[in-house]
Amino acid sequence: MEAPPDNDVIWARSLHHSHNGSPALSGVSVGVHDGEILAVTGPRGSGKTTLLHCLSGQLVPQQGEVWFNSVPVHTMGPRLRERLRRDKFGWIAPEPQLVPELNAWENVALPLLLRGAPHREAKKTGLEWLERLDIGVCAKKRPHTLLQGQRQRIAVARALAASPSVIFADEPTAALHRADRTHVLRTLTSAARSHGITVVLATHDAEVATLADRTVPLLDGRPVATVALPGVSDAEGRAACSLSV
Ligand SMILES: Nc1ncnc2c1ncn2[C@@H]1O[C@H](COP(=O)(O)OP(=O)(O)OP(=O)(O)O)[C@@H](O)[C@H]1O
Repeated sequence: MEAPPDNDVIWARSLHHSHNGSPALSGVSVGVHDGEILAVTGPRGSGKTTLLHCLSGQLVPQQGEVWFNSVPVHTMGPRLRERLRRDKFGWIAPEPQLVPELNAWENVALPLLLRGAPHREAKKTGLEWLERLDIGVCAKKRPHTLLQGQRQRIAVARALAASPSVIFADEPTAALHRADRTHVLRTLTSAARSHGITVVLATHDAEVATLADRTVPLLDGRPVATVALPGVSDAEGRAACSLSV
């Protein structure tokens, strides 16, 4: 087995996966550097979600390798992968997946509580992140009383609050209005940068991908090419997203 490069927090080699015989990934290799924001782009059905599921250990690829910080994920059993996801990864889905019985701060604090953080500390962190995402006033409200944009901000706050190594965001703003979309994305990327969190962001929206450091375009489950952002230096890209979160 070839060892992954030291500076890649996530490294995957030659991933192949089919859903019920229909190929979704056909030989995708990708490395994600520590602290990087990587956009996985492509039209609907190009394999973005399947790739994120494989990289985050939700799905074991039928062929190929996935490594996290030089530890093989593809050979882990379900329990170890579940623990890895709980302790090291955050996940933001296209639709906010919140616990309906819990209020906003409880939803945000949930990953911390599951890791055994003291209740008081988890609540403080949850409330702080809701404030940063401009939804502090919603802290005690249940998800069904909130707007879609507010619910998605809670999902973003939940992913960030746990200080994961990597956040996987699958079309995180697909269900939002334009104004909400920009705010949520800029908050996610700037908070990730300032907290050193690596982000793997799946999107079919070229505008969303401009917030990333690098893009991996997929087409029919295959990588097309890897490109750096044209004309935007690393410093400029980071400065463009510098919100105080
Ligand atoms: N659970 C599943 N069962 C059967 N086929 C699936 C399943 N999930 C994905 N596929 C198929 O695998 C291919 C890749 O899908 P995937 O969702 O990974 O792509 P995507 O780029 O994320 O698309 P989208 O933007 O529509 O979510 C598509 O042809 C899709 O129809």
